[in-house]
Amino acid sequence: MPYTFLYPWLGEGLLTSAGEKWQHRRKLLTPAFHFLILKKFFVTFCERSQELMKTIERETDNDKTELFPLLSKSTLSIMCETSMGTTPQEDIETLTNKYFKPVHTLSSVIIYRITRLWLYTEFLFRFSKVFKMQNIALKSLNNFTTQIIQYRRKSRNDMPVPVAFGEESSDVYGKKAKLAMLDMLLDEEKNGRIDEKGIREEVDTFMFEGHDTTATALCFVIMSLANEQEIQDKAREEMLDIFGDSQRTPTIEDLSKMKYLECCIKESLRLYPSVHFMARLLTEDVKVDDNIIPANTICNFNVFDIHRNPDVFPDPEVFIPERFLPENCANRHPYAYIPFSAGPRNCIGQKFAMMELKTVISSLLRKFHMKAITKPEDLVFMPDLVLRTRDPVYVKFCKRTDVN
Ligand code: HEM
Repeated sequence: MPYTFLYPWLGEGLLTSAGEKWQHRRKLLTPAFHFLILKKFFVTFCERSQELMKTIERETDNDKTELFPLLSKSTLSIMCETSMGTTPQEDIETLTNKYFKPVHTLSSVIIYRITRLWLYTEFLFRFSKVFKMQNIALKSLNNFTTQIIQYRRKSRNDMPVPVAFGEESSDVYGKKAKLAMLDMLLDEEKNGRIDEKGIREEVDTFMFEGHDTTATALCFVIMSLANEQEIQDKAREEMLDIFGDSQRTPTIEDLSKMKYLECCIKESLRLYPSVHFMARLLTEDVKVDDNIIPANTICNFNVFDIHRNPDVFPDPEVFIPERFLPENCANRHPYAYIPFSAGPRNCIGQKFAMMELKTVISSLLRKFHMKAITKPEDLVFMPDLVLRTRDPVYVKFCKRTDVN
């Protein structure tokens, strides 16, 4: 399975584990994504969004802005603050600066290995030049993870862990809801349900899965809106309906009113699924039409192509958010659109991600007009763990007051 190449980095965390181990971890971690916890995280989404808006405001003087570095910095700080409980911002800044380079190296090494059959054997891999690169990157990431965990252990000792929601929290997972996922894991360590190695696996898994996928999604939603002026105007109208010209901070209720924006995000994830391929090992024979695929076969799914099936999505290359209006997807096959996968191994963070995406994009629409620089036809996709382009993706941001 291609996932085994992730072991040196993510160990057997939620993404890479199987069987009983996966079941145990999923059960342990699911409460960390309860609505009441997400509600608490929403404050952070808003604060970090406002910070991003300030950075983008400075970008309005430039002819174009490269999206990904800006967005991934923001989504990584959101992960540190929400799931890992790291504060203040200076500490997050120091930590995150050490993260991007080794993660980039590790992703490249894994893709290099997946695409070279002779490197599938551990023996030959150990003699390859990329093995050394992998070890150097792993060492840096190990330090990063150690610091994240040590930071939280220390701050828990220095002051009691804040309880998220007072009275109402008690039914979240049978005891009081804690602020961060890492807190929950540290509590479970005391109960003997996870050890230090397990905690490290989940910190590595969530840091990676939680920031890179969301930054990629944000990047393509922004690029798509910049290229589709009428759609951008319609999404902006929706913001005016909700907020008028007030500058107030959004509420969770506001997010649930952003129906058209949700369609835009879904359509962007259709055309540009952050997780563009997945693999599954069949545990039993599977019948597809008249053919039997035997148990123990590895099946690779190309999500990018599944989402461009013209029988399901007519004019598949065209950005049409209305495809996701309830009346237009009522009869669609549940597995025809799988940006967050489906079934028991679906994305545990999908509600978290949707909230984060809506918070950031709605703030952008309220403050800025986005003009196209990179066009969909310019995109050349590269093999990587998440959807990547050969060249940077740019847009031009203009202050709303600059727009007639
Ligand atoms: C737009 C953003 C996101 C997209 C498109 C996305 C997509 C996916 C997909 C397709 C899978 C299945 C992968 C596979 O089986 O190979 C997955 C799994 C997972 N995702 Fe996400 N994800 C996103 C955001 C997040 C966030 C924000 C978090 C954490 C806060 C997260 C945590 C995870 C974890 C831990 C798994 C493994 C779940 C399991 O196997 O039980 N993801 N995600």
